[in-house]
Amino acid sequence: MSTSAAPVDPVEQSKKLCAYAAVQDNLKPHHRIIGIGSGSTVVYVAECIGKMPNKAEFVCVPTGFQSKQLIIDNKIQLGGLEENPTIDIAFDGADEIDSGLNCIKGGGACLLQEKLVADSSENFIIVADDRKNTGVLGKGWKKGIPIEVIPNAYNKIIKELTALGGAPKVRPGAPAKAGPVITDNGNFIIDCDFGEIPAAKVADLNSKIKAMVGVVETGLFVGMAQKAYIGNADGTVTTLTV
Ligand SMILES: O=C[C@H](O)[C@H](O)[C@H](O)COP(=O)(O)O
Repeated sequence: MSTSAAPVDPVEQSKKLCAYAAVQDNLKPHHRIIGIGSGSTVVYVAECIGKMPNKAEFVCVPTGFQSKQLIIDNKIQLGGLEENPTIDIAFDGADEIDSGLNCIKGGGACLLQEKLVADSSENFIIVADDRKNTGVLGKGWKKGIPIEVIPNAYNKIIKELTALGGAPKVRPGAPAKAGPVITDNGNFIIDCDFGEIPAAKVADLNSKIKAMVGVVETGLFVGMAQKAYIGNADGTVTTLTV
């Protein structure tokens, strides 16, 4: 029988390292209500909290279906935003992070609930592997800014995004579904490429997209994160603050 361990994927390892470091450095004894984001990095946030001897003291608020399952699987108490409108601290992943800790989020179509939880949190901490830390939004993430829209408004919003200089596309559900992706909130996602967005212009672009009637939320998280924990390929973790 072979006793050799399975090889460790360095990206997976860096996700785990940054997630554990973020929880261990930032979860304080007085924190009770925790927001749990979505994606593949936050899996390790839930795992870390799930291993804590005092985990019964926490209530975790999810940001979507996957996030809810993570909380259940790690046997942590689940709570809703309705009963917990003030969250002590939230941890979430990101698709890209700039030098001002603005983020693109929504690669997994969870941006609306993620932004609700982030906005309700006194501390919002990003966890990501170093591929996401490019310094400029749109530099590494080429799929465009995810934008959640009311379904029958999609063509109207495509016209408006194009007039704003973007290259919008409705996110397809294929091959798993014919037709578009439907979010946890029953809406469509438009991914709109605006090229590289300088940090000084992110807030203005976000405001212009948000002002379009039929847009529910954008995947631009402007000035929301206080810290980002970046897992590097060499096994170290870099902490970025604003
Ligand atoms: O909608 C999905 C979320 O915004 C995720 O937090 C984001 O896509 C990052 O996910 P991952 O940790 O898998 O890169």
